[in-house]
Amino acid sequence: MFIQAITLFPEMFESITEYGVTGRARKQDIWQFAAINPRQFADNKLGYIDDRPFGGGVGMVMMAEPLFCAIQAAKQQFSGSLKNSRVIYLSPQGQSLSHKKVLELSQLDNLVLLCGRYEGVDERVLQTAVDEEISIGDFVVSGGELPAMMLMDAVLRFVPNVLGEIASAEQDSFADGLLDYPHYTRPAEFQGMAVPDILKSGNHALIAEWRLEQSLRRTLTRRPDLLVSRELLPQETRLLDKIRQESDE
Ligand SMILES: Nc1nonc1C(=O)NC1CCNCC1
Repeated sequence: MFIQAITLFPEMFESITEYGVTGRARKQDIWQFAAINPRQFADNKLGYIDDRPFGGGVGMVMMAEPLFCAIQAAKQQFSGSLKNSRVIYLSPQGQSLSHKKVLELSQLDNLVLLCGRYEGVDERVLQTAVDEEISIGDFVVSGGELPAMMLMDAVLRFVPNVLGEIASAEQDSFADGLLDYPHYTRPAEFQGMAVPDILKSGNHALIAEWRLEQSLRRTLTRRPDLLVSRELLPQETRLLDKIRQESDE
């Protein structure tokens, strides 16, 4: 997968291109990255890429031309199938990023991430050069770079060989529509708190059932909305009934 970020701050992306599992996978050429700074396409000597908003109001707006040229430049770098590509603008006005969308994006050959700053970007860029807008949450941050990196990290976990053992991505919470179960490691006792005995039993079937029950319990308690549209397996229905009976007692 070839990911390109259109950003005024290319260096920010070193946190995902140079470190952790994503950095290692990039260095192994399992995925590729390039940053394009729209300032290089500014048509003025001072490199202005923002201007005051028509209609007045606070702040500045990123101008259409430099961003449009940067997106065109990114498209000229595409590898693989041009059809299997997407230009995404990170913004609170976008569709909320979900596990389903992450899986969809992980199948692409080319991904261009437009990172806005200031109050936003000229709407005509979105109308002519952006395929979709995606939000990482109902809040506002200073720039689109951190949202872009969150999207990249989530997507790259499902690109083959990035994690080294794709199974851990498929076992992530949300991969099966439930919140994650509790995790423990050594020591067996910490500040008087012991690790649940079942996890030391070596009985993998019972451990799997305990973990599923914990995931269901956490999901029911913290995010019951996730259970509304989720098809339940017979074992999950049985465990949920058990959990609900316990809370009714
Ligand atoms: N939430 C968000 N999900 O994606 N991007 C988000 C965001 O807050 N972007 C900022 C909006 C104001 N201008 C600077 C960028």
